[in-house]
Amino acid sequence: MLWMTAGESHGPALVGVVEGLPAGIEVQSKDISSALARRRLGAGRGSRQKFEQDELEILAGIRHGKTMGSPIALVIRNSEWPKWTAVMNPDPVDPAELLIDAGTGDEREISRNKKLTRPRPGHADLVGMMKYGFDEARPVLERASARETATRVALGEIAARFLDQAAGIQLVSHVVGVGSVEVPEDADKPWPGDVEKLDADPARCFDAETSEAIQEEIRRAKKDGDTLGGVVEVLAYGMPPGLGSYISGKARLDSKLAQALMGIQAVKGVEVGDGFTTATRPGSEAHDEIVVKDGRIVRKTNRAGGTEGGMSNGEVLRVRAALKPISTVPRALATIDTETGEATTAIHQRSDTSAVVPAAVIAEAMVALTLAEALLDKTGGDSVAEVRRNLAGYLSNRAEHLS
Ligand SMILES: Cc1cc2nc3c(=O)[nH]c(=O)nc-3n(C[C@H](O)[C@H](O)[C@H](O)COP(=O)(O)O)c2cc1C
Ligand SMILES: C=C(O[C@@H]1CC(C(=O)O)=C[C@@H](OP(=O)(O)O)[C@H]1O)C(=O)O
Repeated sequence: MLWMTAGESHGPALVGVVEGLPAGIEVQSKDISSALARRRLGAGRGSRQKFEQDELEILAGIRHGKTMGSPIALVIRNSEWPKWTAVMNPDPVDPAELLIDAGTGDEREISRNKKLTRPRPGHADLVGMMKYGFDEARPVLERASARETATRVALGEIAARFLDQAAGIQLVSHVVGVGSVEVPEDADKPWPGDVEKLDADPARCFDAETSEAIQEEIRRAKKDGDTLGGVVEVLAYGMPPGLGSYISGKARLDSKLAQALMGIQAVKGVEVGDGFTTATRPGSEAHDEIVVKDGRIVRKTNRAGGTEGGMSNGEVLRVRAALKPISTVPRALATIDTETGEATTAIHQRSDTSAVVPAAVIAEAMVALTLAEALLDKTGGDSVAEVRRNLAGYLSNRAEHLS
């Protein structure tokens, strides 16, 4: 399976292509649009989300609500585009056009067209300028922006439907911490049946008290001209054992998940199962003992988070991603003007206060894409029915004492 995105934050559109998903996945435009809507939700989002729409069009690979096995292509048009036609025009524009002040008095309107020579700390701006030889940050930030994650969520929704329809794997994403507020360690974990409740919660948090505290923490940060990071968790229920492999570092399911999650803008840490806490425990309290219960092999605990030896072990998969706080801090951070070399402060126009809530949905999409690929690596199959048959064949052919 191969997938790819293209598109700039303020360009005409984002584009996504995925090749290698089987025929027969039931998915419609409205399903992908609601996944996109979930990514826009949440406490901490800035003004852009209020007026921008994700305008989806499926261009290839799906017919009458079912995938055809051919590459799937989709486009998400940026409804902001009309304001950016000069700045982001693929063809050369008259420099005078870029300096037009429409007379609105709107700071953003005026500076949108100016060269961005005050790179923002924590963003790709400065190093991107050095690396690609640009004299301003615009061509860097346009692609470094997390606007691109809309496409990943769109492709991830198709992958998630495939996992459910072919293997009964269901994903849940939620927020477990923002800033200094954390969900208590012994709090209940959400199940697939709880997704509607999570979607309705502004903090995407399953613990009502923590949700309130998170929303308050975000309100306070916004008032203080500050920004916040946090931690999201993705759970996958219904995992078959044996996705991924111990045969090489690259083949390991946990390494693929780590790359997928770390590839989300602003993610600075990934944890599988109890991860860093496991490192502090003695071995006698770190692993998951194997027992037979009601004729089935199960674990007494799930500290490993559903993987052993780089393979899914049939328990619930549990991974976390930690995000740094939003880099465009309203209380402007120190930087230099790359045109003059003089000290100044970083540009700030509008920004999210925290991206943790949408990041949960994005992390879910990345896990979906990773698991879809791992499932197909295990089963092969050109149609959902064939994947289902192959999976059932693998599961039923295990020696009796191993099922
Ligand atoms: C959903 C989402 C929304 C984001 N929104 C903003 C934003 O409004 N302002 C900002 O400065 N950074 C935002 N970020 C973070 C930047 O994209 C990120 O800090 C930047 O690309 C550099 O991150 P890196 O060092 O991890 O590559 C957002 C990230 C995500 C995942
Ligand atoms: C547009 C989205 O997120 C954007 C991600 C982002 C960044 O720097 O990552 C910066 C902001 O955009 P702008 O600089 O235009 O205000 C966010 O709004 C989105 O998620 O759809």
